[in-house]
Amino acid sequence: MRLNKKIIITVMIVLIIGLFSSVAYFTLYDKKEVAHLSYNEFVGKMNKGKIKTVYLVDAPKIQGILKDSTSFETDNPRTENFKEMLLVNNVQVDENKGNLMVTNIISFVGFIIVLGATGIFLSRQSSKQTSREFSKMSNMEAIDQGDIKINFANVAGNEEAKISIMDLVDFLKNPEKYAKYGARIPRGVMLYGPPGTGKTLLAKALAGEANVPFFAVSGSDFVQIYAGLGAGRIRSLFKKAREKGKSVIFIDEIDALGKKRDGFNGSDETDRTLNALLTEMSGFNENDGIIVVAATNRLDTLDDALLRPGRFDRQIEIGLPDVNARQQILKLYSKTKPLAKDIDLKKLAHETVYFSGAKLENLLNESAILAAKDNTEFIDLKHIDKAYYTVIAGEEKKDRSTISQKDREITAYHEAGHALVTKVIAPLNKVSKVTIIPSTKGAGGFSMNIPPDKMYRTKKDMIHSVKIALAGRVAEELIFGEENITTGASNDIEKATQTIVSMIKQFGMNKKIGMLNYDILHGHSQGSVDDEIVNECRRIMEELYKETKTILAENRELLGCIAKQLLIRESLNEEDIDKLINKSIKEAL
Ligand SMILES: Nc1ncnc2c1ncn2[C@@H]1O[C@H](COP(=O)(O)OP(=O)(O)OP(=O)(O)O)[C@@H](O)[C@H]1O
Ligand SMILES: [Zn+2]
Repeated sequence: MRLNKKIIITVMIVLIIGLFSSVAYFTLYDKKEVAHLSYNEFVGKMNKGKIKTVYLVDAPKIQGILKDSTSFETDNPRTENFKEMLLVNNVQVDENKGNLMVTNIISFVGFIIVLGATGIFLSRQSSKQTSREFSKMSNMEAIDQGDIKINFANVAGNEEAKISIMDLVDFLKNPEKYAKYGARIPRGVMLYGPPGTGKTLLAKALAGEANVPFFAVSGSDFVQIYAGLGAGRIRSLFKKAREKGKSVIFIDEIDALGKKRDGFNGSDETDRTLNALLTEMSGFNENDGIIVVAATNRLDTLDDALLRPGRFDRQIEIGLPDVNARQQILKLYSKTKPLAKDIDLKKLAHETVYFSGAKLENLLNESAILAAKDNTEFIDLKHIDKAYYTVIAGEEKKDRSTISQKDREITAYHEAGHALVTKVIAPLNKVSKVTIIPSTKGAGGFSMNIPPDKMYRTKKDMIHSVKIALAGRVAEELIFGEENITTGASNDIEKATQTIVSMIKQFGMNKKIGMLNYDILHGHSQGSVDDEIVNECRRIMEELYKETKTILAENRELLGCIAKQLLIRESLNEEDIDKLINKSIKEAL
């Protein structure tokens, strides 16, 4: 289509140039000094032998040249013996020039017709192609997994995500099994995380493992689409999938379709497309075995409607790979590449902090290209070094790859602080993951801390959660000094404040303030805060901070141990942390 557009534009240009030059030609020709002679004057001059040439044409006027080289024009007598008369009077008769003009005109007109026709033909062709493209868009072909054959073996790292997706494979393989128990199969799964972390790959692997067709569209394809086409496309996509029975529908960049609606962004058209998607999703039969997988880099910008139960209610974070995962990804992609013996993938994994899977793949690919250019037998360190800079070149300075070692250390101690305090004061909480790899939420790192499921939270639980929240900052202060505490604790402080305030204002857990709900007392709208409450909050916060500090100071060595492991491995799971703690307990005995 692009090519045809080019042709059409070229044709247009040629046409316009042709038109202008012809107009110019004829105008100039006309503009030449031409004397108008009456037929009698003409005959008079002819008799005097003053006429050199006459251009004989079949037109009302004829032109010619006098012996003194001036042009003239006169009426065409159209008599049968006119030519003979001229010849008899020694006048050159030129039937070509006139014809030439006529031919010129004819051929010019012909030229235009041909060009026009070609133009119309081409544009028809291209509009045919456009409509073909449109129908292709709405008739989305299923990509046969037989050809793609991507399964979990093609995805390295991402272990947690793989486990969640494993469940879905079973849903797809045996929907009947779940139907028997009246279980509702998840319809939508939202994969979210930074670019290039393998979201598309995982969706394909889901289809590949379950051996069902895979249909893919991208939300950005729907942007600037003709009215109504987007919604139609969604409908026919689902129709196609339903015809195939079990299948996976993948919608990449769903944020392009499902941005939060705030009345400013988002056109009617994307709204219509989004609504069509939501309708289709609630429309298909519970156990049809169709799973819609969507991917986005920004979960927080999505329209809430998308995340409601029965829609994309399963959300799986696909984060940047930690050092272990990076090594696995490097291993996966170096399988087909002749790496020099001295290349240590483990070391390389350590040097590629904050690289996504796509970037790692790119790194090895660039290295391979460099080696091929060099005609060396192996891809060696020199190639990898050079490729490294190609891959990170042109990236913003604030790219995470350039996060300084100091920042990593602070993050490591901060996160280790959260994890350790959890282990010491709330051993029933599950610390499923601690990492210094930034999450999509933008924090430096994070530790996942899940309190056990309980109907109520006790006062003690709440105090513990405040201490756990404060532990990050406490660790920073303890290790790096009061001067070097960071902004990294802002979310923690928010959480701790919220908990303390609600203990006082809502739950009647403070003796001094008493069992009053202050929001009701003051009225919500004023939001006024009593000095007494502020003072009490501050006192409690300071007290809990001190207590947390004591806990970490007593376990300083262990804190260092966890932080150092974090710096080496970047993420630790509960088992790893337990091992470290047990080891240090044994050593202490
Ligand atoms: N965990 C991984 N294992 C193996 N390859 C990976 C992994 N992550 C990324 N890749 C490589 O990166 C490429 C891009 O990944 P993919 O398209 O799945 O990323 P994405 O998360 O969907 O990115 P985007 O958000 O930009 O769409 C893959 O084709 C694959 O080569
Ligand atoms: Zn924190």
